[in-house]
Amino acid sequence: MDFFDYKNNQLHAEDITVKELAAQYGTPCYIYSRKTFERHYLAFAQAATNHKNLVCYAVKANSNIAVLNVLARLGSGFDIVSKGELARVITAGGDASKVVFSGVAKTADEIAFALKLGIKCFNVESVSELDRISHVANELNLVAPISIRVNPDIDAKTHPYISTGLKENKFGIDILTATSVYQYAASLPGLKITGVDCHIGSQLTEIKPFLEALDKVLALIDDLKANGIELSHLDIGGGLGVPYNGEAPPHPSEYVAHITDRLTDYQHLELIFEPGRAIAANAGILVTKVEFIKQNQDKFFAIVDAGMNDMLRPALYQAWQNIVPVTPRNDDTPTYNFDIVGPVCETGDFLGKDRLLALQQGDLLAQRSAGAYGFTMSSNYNSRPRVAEIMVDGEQSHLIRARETVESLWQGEKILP
Ligand SMILES: Cc1ncc(COP(=O)(O)O)c(C=O)c1O
Ligand SMILES: N[C@@H](CCCC[NH3+])C(=O)O
Repeated sequence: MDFFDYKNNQLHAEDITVKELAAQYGTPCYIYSRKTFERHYLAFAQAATNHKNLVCYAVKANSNIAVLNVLARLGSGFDIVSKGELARVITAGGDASKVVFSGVAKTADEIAFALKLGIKCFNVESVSELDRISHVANELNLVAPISIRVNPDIDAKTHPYISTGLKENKFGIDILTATSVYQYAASLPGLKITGVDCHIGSQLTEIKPFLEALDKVLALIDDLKANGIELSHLDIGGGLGVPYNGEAPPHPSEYVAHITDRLTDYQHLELIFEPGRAIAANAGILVTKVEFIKQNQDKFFAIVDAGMNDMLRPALYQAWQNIVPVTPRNDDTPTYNFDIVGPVCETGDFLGKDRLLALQQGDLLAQRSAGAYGFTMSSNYNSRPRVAEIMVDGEQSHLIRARETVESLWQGEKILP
């Protein structure tokens, strides 16, 4: 069941037409479906029936407080990468004891904040970070639960900018040196070794790289055990892809089954997942209005009111996301091959290229699969206020983040005396 679908020639978000939502809230706007978030979260949470596990939703994918709250109410844990994300989780009613803290550059202030809140684990990405966490924990007279994020040097076969498990990527600690790093961690005061972590990249559409990485991590776990270091959890990261353009990634239940199948000899290890995109992407759309139609010789442009500052993925990763009319035309409007471009002064400012559509000025378009890494990567470039976010819940809609005002853009700036 898709909660963004056509009924009577109108694109719906759950039980409301997107046209009505656009009229009420204006464009551009992000529209999310609560039911879709819940269904996607449960697809992970209910998958591993025979293995103790925890789903830690990756907050970076979509960090709106209402989204985090919907997931927290279902019992979700959270994967965070900054003090800001952790503060959001707490504000949204999330449970600190189900939070794992990833990221290569945690500051002393961020570590102290997380330690005082009692998070589940720090996923440590360097030896210097171990020293820093140990130091902060000692100063606070607290014990920091840690796992080492290992870099297994596995090709995730994804866009190079979102591959994280190769030795040339900045993430994690070389798995070949991991045992000695664990031994070093065991020698430091204020640390409690609890797990191991591995996240090799995002938008993976095949199971194979996940399993190759898992095999290397399991070999490390065996080696650690032989050296007297026992772990209590295994964090396999996130990264499961979504079908943006005909890709066929495994369903979360299939993905989880492949992993748990390998863990029959490791029943004592709690399994942690950190999915972001697979939960959020198809729970959201970006709605935009055609401001102008323009033709340069044989090239057609639909200039829309959403730009790369609102949705960066096409510009940054040459990402393809489907763009559909909110109310498909059934009149005699001709169909052309349009580039759907935004208002920003950059040639890379496009939502999609070469889209066969019948369009007129004023028409509404929806970019699909926009619930992950859409609003969270938006910016104020060109002094454009960030757009509204709306959550649909059955027949009801809620403004969960108001559109920014132009005046809010220079808050904190000061003219010299
Ligand atoms: C450490 C970590 N965990 C989880 C995720 C979530 O990834 P995805 O949205 O692909 O599931 C990311 C992003 O790639 C990440 O860096
Ligand atoms: N921002 C990326 C995903 C990055 C994942 C974070 N490690 C995207 O939009 O596809």
